[in-house]
Amino acid sequence: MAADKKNTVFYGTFIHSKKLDELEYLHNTAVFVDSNGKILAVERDCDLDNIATTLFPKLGWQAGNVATEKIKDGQFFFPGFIDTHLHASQYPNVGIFGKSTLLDWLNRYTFPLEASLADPAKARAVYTRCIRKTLSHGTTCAAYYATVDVPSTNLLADLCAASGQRALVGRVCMDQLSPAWYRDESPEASVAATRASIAHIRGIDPAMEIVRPVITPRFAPSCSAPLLRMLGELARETGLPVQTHISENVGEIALVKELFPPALTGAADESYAGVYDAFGLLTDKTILAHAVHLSEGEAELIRERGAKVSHCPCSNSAITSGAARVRWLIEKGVVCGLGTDMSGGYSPSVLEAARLAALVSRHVAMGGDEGAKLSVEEVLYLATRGGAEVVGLEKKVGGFEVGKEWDAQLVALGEVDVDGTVKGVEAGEAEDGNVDVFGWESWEERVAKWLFNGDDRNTRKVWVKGRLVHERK
Ligand SMILES: O=c1[nH]c(=O)c2nc[nH]c2[nH]1
Ligand SMILES: [Zn+2]
Repeated sequence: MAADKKNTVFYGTFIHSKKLDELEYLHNTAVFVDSNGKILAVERDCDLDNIATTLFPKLGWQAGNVATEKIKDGQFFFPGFIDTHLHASQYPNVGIFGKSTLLDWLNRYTFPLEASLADPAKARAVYTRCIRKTLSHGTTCAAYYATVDVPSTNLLADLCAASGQRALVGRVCMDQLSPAWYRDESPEASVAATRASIAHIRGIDPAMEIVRPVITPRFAPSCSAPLLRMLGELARETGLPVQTHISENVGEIALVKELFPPALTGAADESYAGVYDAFGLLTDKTILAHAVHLSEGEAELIRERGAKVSHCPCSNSAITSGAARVRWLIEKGVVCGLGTDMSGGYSPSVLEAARLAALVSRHVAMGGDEGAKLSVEEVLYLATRGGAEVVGLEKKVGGFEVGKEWDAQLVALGEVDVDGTVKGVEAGEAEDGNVDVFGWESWEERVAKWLFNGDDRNTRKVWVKGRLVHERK
């Protein structure tokens, strides 16, 4: 097994996105990762022993201090998934949403749970479990919302750093339209609490190698105009990313129109994107979750500002928000990734988000836009390289190139034997995993079977920056 803090050679099949609609399959390939988790070399179609002999001296590696992770035929390395939008604080509520829609869901299920995490013991249990669970599904990087509470937000960042999950961690800012027991007392108090959380997160990881702060106005209706303005100024002052929700639900959009007329914002029109723009919150470091009901003009504005979209098909289906037009956004030049949006979304799995992105795109197609369908390759791009761009880490993660960091998952599918049992599983024993591969499938077909039937049982190991952060025994 690859030990931490050692140089490591990973050998076998690697699959990653070459471009939006194309996966690249690298077989008999060796990836050389140094003890800081950086990829130093990628050698294709090579023999492990020969390449080790020639490359170790060039890299200055001593054979005795190198770990080797050679995987079996049929297994493959895939880049770690990037969840561009989820609420760690809502993890206990996965699957609990009844027939609600956004605004009643917030009041009934979400605010009470989030407020209760001011209890540090409860927050620790919830956040620890959320991180473990998402890592087990191959999420190597997550853009998290915590709660309004500073100590428990800081705890989430501490736990991400300790467990090695790459994360953006945001204290939720909200000073209106929620119960008095769950909101900031004033815009000033909200910004002061946000600064305190930013200082803490910077303190634990000054170089932002694993965790970084993100400014998090919950969504426009939860924030007064002065708070939005102050958060826009904070974003400019600190250069930090911003995350928020946009245009998820028609009732929410009507509320934004009512709360933020152009006379208040100074915007040219009353669009939702225009509100964020008017307050300096629409920048190339802004992550906008949902973007279901955007107008042409809003999509244009988002592209011009370079803001990114987190597509959350599980949540948009579960709480009946709508079907986002991802193809339309991509064709407009808007960068998109995937979000589980737990617990609007019921699943912690980005693989599930990817398969639902494929299905929702088919619903958009059935609505008349035949070109809307997203392929297997496209949704896996969104889950990796697209996500990396959404969170501003495209130079570090998302694929297997020299200079990038080793954020990866080892995927194993169920290989069916001639007697109909799965290899490694004795007849009569429970089978491990949901994907059966018979041996005649092409690599493209294996990946499609993984996308549509795979789950955490197929995710055998997960690394972040070279560190083994999850192993399924
Ligand atoms: O899916 C969502 N989850 C939330 O917690 C939230 N808050 C505002 N808007 C939201 N949408
Ligand atoms: Zn959300």
